[in-house]
Amino acid sequence: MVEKQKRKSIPVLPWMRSPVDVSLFEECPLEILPSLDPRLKAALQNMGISSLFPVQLAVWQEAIGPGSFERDLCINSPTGSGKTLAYALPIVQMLSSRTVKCLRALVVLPTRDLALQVKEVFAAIAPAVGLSVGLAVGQSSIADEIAGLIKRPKLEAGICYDPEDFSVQLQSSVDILVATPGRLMDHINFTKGFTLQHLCYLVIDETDRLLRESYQSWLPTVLQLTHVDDENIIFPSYTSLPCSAGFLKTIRRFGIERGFKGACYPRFSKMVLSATLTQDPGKLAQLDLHRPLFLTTGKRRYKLPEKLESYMTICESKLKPLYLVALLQSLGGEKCIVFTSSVESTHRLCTLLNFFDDLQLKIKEYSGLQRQSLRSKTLNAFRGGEIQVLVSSDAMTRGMDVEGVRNVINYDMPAFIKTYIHRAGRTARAGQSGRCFTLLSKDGVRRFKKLLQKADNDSCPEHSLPSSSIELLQPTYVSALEKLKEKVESERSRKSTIMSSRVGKRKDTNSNEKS
Ligand SMILES: Nc1ncnc2c1ncn2[C@@H]1O[C@H](COP(=O)(O)OP(=O)(O)OP(=O)(O)O)[C@@H](O)[C@H]1O
Repeated sequence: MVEKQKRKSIPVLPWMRSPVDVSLFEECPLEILPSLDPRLKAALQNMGISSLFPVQLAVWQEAIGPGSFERDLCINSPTGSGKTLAYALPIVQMLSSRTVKCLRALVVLPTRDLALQVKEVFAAIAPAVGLSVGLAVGQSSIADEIAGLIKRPKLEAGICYDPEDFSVQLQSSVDILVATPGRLMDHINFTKGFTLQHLCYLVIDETDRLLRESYQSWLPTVLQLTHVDDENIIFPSYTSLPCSAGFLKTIRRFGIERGFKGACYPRFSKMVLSATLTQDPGKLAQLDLHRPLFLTTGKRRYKLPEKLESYMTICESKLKPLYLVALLQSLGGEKCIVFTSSVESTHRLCTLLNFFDDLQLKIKEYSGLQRQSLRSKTLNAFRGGEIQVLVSSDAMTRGMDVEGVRNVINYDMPAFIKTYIHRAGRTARAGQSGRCFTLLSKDGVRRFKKLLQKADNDSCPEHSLPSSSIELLQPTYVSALEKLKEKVESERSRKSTIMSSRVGKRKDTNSNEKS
C-alpha cells in the first residue's frame, strides 16, 4: 500500500509536461524531406524506404538545421515505430561532413543481438557518406574487435608495432560505434587508442532497461569521459577512472552555441529512447540531460502499435499446453513467438511442443540459457523462415525486429505492462498488422484487463478455441508428457555426470598440486 502510494506520488519533471506530440506528425516522403543528403536518400531507397515515419521526421526536425541538436532528446515512441532510423539518419547526416576519422558517435544497447541489428541499420547508410561503423559486443575475440576498431600505425619495413609504446599515435578506424555496456567498458579500460574524447553523439537505446543495470558503472564512466571541463580542457584529470593510458580527455571545441553561452560546440548531444521510457526523475537524473526535449506519442504514457490486436484465450492452467498447440495449429504456420516467464519453462515448453508429432511446424527455443552462437543461429533461421515458431524467454522481448512475425503468444501472462508492450511489440511493426494472444486462467482475467488499461487498451476480446480440437489432442498430450519426463530425467543425469566429472578433475588437480 505504502509502495503503491509512493509510486503514484512520483512527480513528472517539468520538461516532460510539455512534450512534442509525435502523433501530430505524418509520414514524410524523402523527396520533400528538407536538407537530406542525396547520397543518404539513395541509400534509404536501396533499403526500400521511400518516406520517413512520424517519429523519424520529428527527430529530424530537432536534429538537422539551425537548431541542430541544441537540446538532448528523450524519445518515447511505440515498438516498431522506427526509432533506430530516427537516430541513425540524423547522426550519419551530421557526421557526413567530417574530415578526420575518429569516434564521434556511440550507441549503447543492452544485448548483443540488438546491437548487431542496430549496426546493420547504420551499415546500410553510413558508407554512402564515407563513414565507418564498428561493433563492440564480444561477438569475436577482443583482439579481433580491437583490430576492427583501432588503426595500427604504418611502420617502416622491418619495424614491428609495439602495443606498449605510448609514443605511437593510434587512430580510430570507426566513426560510429555500436556497443553493449560490458564490451564498451573493456575497451574503455584496456584498449590502447580507444577514446571517447571526440564523441559528439551518445545514444542510449532501450534506456529504461539500460538504466536498471549498472554494468561496472558504464554510464557514469561514459558521462565523465565526455564531460567538458572548461578549467582543464586539454588534459582533464580522470584519476578516479581505471584507465591509465591517458587517452581519456575531451577536446571538443568550445564556442558559443545559440542560446547556450559557454557550452561546447559542437555540443555533446544525447538521445535516449524507449517504447516505455521511464518518467522517474531519479533515474532520468543519471543521464545528465542538457535542456531535454521530450518527444512522445499521444497523451498516454504507454501506447501500443496502431494495428495490434490483443486477445485473451481463457483455459484451465493444466490444459495450457493443449490450448497452445491448438492455437498454433489454427495460425497455420504463420511466424510466431511464444513467450514464457523463465528460461527453464522456455526449454521445457519447447521440448514438449516438439513431441507433438502432428504439429507440422519447426519450433526452436531462444533463451538466455543458450550459448550466444546458438541463439544467433536460431534467430537467423527464424528470420529466414526455416523456423516458424520461436519459444522464448524475455531475452527476445525488447527491440528485436524480425520481419513477418504475425503473432505473439504470451504463454505466461506478463507481470508488468512494460513487458506486455515489448513482447507484443515483436509484431505489428512498421505499420503492419499483428496479433497478441495471452493464455489466461479465469482468475487472471481481471488482473490482465487492469494491466492492459495502463496502455489505454480497453479492447481485448476473447479468442476461444473449439473444445473438439482440444479433445483431439489429448492422447498425443499424454504421450508427449511421458516423453518430456524421460527427456528431463536424462538431461538431469547428464548434467550431474558432467558436474561430478568436473569436481573429480578439480580434486585431481588439487592433489597433483599438493604432491
Ligand atoms: N521509414 C521507414 N519506412 C519503412 N520501414 C521502416 C522505416 N523506418 C523503419 N522501418 C522498419 O520498421 C521496423 C521497425 O523499426 P525499429 O526496429 O527501428 O523500431 P523501434 O521503434 O526501434 O522498435 P522497438 O521499440 O521494438 O525497438 C524495421 O523493420 C525497420 O526496417
